[in-house]
Amino acid sequence: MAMYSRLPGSVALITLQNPPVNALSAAVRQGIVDTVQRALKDPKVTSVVICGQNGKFCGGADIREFAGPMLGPPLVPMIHAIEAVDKPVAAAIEGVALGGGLELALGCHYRIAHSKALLGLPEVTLGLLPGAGGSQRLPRLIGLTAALDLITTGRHISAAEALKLGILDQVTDNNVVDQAVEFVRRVAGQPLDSRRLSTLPCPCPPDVDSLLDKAMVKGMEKERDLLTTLFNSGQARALQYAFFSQRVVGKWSLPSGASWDNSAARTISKAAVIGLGTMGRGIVVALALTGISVVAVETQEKQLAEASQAVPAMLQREAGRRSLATPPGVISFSSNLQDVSEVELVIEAVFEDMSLKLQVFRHLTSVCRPGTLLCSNTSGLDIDQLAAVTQSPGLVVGMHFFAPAHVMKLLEVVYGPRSSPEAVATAMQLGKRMGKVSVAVGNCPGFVGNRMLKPYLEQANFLLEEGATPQQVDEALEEFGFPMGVFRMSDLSGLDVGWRIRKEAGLTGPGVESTRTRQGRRYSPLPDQVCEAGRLGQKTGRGWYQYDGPGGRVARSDPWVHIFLEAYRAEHGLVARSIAPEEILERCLYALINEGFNILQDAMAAGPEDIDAIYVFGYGWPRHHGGPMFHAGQVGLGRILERLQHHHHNHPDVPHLKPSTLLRRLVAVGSPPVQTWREFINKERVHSQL
Ligand SMILES: CC/C=C\C/C=C/C(=O)SCCNC(=O)CCNC(=O)[C@H](O)C(C)(C)COP(=O)(O)OP(=O)(O)OC[C@H]1O[C@@H](n2cnc3c(N)ncnc32)[C@H](O)[C@@H]1OP(=O)(O)O
Repeated sequence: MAMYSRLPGSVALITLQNPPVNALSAAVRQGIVDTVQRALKDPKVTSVVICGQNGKFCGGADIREFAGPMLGPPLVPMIHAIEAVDKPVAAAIEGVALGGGLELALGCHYRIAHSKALLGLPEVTLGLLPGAGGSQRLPRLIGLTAALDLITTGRHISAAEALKLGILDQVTDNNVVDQAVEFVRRVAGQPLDSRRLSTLPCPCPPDVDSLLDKAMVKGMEKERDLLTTLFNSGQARALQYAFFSQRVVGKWSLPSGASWDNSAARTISKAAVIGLGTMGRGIVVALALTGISVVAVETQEKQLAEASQAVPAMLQREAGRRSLATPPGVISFSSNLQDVSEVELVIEAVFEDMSLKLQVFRHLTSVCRPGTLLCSNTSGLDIDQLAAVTQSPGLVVGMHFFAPAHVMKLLEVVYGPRSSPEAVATAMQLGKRMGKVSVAVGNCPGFVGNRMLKPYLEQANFLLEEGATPQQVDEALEEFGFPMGVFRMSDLSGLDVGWRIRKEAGLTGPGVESTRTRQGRRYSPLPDQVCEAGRLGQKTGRGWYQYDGPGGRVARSDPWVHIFLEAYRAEHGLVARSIAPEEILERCLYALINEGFNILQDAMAAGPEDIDAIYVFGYGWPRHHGGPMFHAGQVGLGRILERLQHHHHNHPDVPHLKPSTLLRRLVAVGSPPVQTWREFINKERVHSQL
């Protein structure tokens, strides 16, 4: 909707009304068309101001409408009509003018913004282009180079930058509507031709050839054609899905019925972090950047001394990089666990060893004051076991950060069977304050992200046994869109991490026979043998690849690995075959996706969006593929099922390839769209089908 009002004197005010961001829905577009007509017809009106309700000008086209047929007046002629009005029209920009919102403002003759407003053309992040004239008007206003930067990055810019670039006519700290009204009164009667951006020539740098000039003349047509292609592309659908899944996970719910809207969170102002290794240091910085005072505890003197040098430097660097709204919290370092007695929340980040973590939790529950939230940064150990040794198991949750913790966007908030809604709500809210995408997940080995990673890594190793090289596997995955293939990623993380976990699980180590079947299923001893050779990845300068030296970053193919693989295959009587990239993708990705279905079936994630957000924000899943579960829908659930059945038939000793019951059920009911799975799963659970 859009509201029309006549201000005292001769100014018409049009207010966009579509909370929360005044997106340009069909109703809003209709409202704009009607109110602009009304202003045109009213002889007493000499000028017009367009603003948005509730401190937000406009968040752009209504993304929800992209999924269906476009109804109501189209955006492009609506903006053209505003530009053609012969009374001055000004956009009064508060909050945001993004995408179609900025394009609407560019159709106005003048643009006045509040100093805190953000502007941008983020269509590219949704797989689109500024298809409401933005690709044509912006270059004509600020030149090709600056416009291309904004259009291709989709970045949001401040009002100050927009003023400097020439997008805005005025920036104010005062009431922006009042300023705009005053502005249009002043300019009423002045010629408007030079303010109609679509009619202006494009200022091009001298090196742009005449072909481009000609192309610009046909720009609006080109924009329309390209937008139509993009609208129908899978990438645009995936990016739009990713936008919404990021928001869906904030509206968490637990199987108990507790949820974001019925559970109160505590506001934390003082926290402690136990253990100052890489993860602990990052967590301290992430908390301090949020304005929280942190007690940073490390019992090993050498590690404490190093951390007390490194952490302030990290904090300073990161604070400098971001323009912080609040000053960073104070950090105090200590070697004494007793010093956490006054904090409201503790995050344990010691070595990934259950007996050590149990010891820390026993200690914490005796020194912390009653009511303190006790969190663990474990990447997959049992939260309930930790809760069991405390006096208040309800106040124990997992807060699983990803390295580097002050940079990576993902936080898994792990609730055990006894975690209280208040504890979950507090951890989720704290994550949000730290700028994380926080996802509530159930307590199972590896939680969601690492649980799905296991079959993915397993398949990658099996592919090496069968004839692939680490490069071939990595290239297939990187071609799909991962920033790093599985072996380059493992080298970066350190191969000893998984090795230790496998030793603890009794899968390898002294006394375990070196066979290719362990605990009743196929097992590849390859990664254990690489570790036994002292190759732990980048940190030792050797792993699945070779590097310039310990800590080297550039991966090069290593003849040692190829000789090692050949010897291994010969020892086990394996005949290397040529493996196509398609098989690599199917085996690695479909095994991972299958585990995603098992996780949904076990209610360890509330919906497919939660899994997809975890993979996009924590595991480098290419955003333009939406996430593993969205991708499954795009490939076709029937196809995924058929390929899993095929691979499971060929590898019956690999349980991870056995199609999940949920996948079968979804295929049986006709492969409904991913957005409906959550409801389907809940219904199936009620009727005990899962
Ligand atoms: C035919 C013409 C075709 C092409 C030309 C035009 C294309 C476009 O305009 S595409 C859209 C471009 N705009 C954007 O990409 C902006 C997207 N929104 C945001 O970046 C942020 O929401 C915000 C900066 C505007 C506000 O952030 P914040 O205050 O943190 O709130 P939320 O992100 O949680 O959003 C609140 C609420 O609003 C929904 N929402 C936001 N923007 C849109 C939108 N453009 N269309 C529909 N809905 C939108 C968002 O999903 C949240 O909804 P829920 O509360 O239900 O989760």
